[in-house]
Amino acid sequence: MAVIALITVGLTQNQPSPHNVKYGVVLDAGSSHTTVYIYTWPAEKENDTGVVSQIGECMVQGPGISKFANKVSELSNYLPECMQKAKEMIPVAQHQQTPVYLGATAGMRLLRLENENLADDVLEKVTESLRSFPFDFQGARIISGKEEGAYGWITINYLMGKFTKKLRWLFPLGNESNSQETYGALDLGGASTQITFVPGNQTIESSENALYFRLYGKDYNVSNGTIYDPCFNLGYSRVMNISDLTNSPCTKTSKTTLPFLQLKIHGTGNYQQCQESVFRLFDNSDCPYSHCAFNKIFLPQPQGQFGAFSAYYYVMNFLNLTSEEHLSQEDITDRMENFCSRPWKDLKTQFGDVKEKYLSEYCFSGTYIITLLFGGYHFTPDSWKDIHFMEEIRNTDVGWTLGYMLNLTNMIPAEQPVSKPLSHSTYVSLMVLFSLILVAAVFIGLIIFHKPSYFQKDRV
Ligand SMILES: O=c1[nH]cnc2c1ncn2[C@@H]1O[C@H](COP(=O)(O)OP(=O)(O)O)[C@@H](O)[C@H]1O
Ligand SMILES: [Ca+2]
Repeated sequence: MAVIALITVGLTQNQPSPHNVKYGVVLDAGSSHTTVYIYTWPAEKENDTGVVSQIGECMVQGPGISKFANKVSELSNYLPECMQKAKEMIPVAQHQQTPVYLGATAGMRLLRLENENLADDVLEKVTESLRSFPFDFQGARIISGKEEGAYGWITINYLMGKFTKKLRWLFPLGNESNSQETYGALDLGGASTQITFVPGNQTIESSENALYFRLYGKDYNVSNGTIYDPCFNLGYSRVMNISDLTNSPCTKTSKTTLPFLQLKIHGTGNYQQCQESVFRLFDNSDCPYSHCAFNKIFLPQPQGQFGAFSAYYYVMNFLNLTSEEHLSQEDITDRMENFCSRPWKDLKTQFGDVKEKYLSEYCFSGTYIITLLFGGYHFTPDSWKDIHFMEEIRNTDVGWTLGYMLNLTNMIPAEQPVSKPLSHSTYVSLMVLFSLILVAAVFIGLIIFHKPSYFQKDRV
């Protein structure tokens, strides 16, 4: 009876009650669009790692919120459709306890640089809209590039279980295995990029680690308002407003006064030339530290494994460059040369269902990513294999939003919580094993006491 009782206690202890579930909503207000993420986790296990998962995602129709700067009243119709979806996914009884956060990234950072009042108006309007839902709204703010990088890093390592403590007492001689080392995070958005990793033993020579890049080069090879661009496929052409180029704070210093308002771009589809001009965007001269990324920004030599997500994933996945098998630099160059040189007409025929804006920019975006990784962050053909392009882990999107929520809900404690040294299944197995040993011991004991002569018969 005692044995049965032991096993029953083992099996029933620690089972999360299926009803006690919490929810959280985070809105990622990016430069090109806004996405609403809905997360859930069992309340009892709040401080465990890897228990939060994504149950829903909703892409808001329309551009990023910064594009509403001059028509903020239109923002009142912007979020309701996706927030309604969140309302339907979360049980009514939980609405009031469900925190909602909105974080805006590079698009809003740029708008704030240009015009702080307009940025405030936009945030005020989305705040007003989010307050009208029955959730526990926690605020809408612009997050810094540093935070964006840090929360992406938290998300990826949380989802990969990198924060879980290994059972060291079971394997006291084993070294901290490689699998416990954290992954670096590579995020690429529409208007900013972040790289975040633990730099090993190298000293931090600069506390500044947010990275911004310029989207456009300084000088344009312009004549008669027509530009020949090697980063677009042959046969592709597009008309672009000069103001779109010069109105961004990123290009303020290079304001050129051109005698026309529009540019006509013609693709020439040449990967090598495209790569050379993109490479010129990264200033690798005069690093004041022992190692730099580009533009004199301190960056230790990348080390360890990296997860690359967001636009890194979308672009490299489209270009078939995400495979885990080792691709040599020649393979990558061959594929890019091949893709960029394909006539636009062929691409349109083959990928008719792909959004034209994305399809037309894949040659440029792929070239940009490869040049940023090799020429900007100084990955090598050898360390390329350490970059893993990923969209999601265990059905949860990789991005800064989960890390943001974990941090703001204090779900990642600063100190390692006092945790049980054994997993539930190991605990139950050991209980069963020791119970059987106990039964065997009692059984043998009984035999010895009842028939001692049996064991003594060989003695003289
Ligand atoms: O399917 C796709 N193919 C290619 N690029 C994509 C796809 N979906 C999104 N993107 C790009 O990913 C980027 C996402 O940026 P986001 O809107 O998060 O901006 P931010 O992080 O700079 O604020 C944008 O450049 C967008 O164009
Ligand atoms: Ca983003």
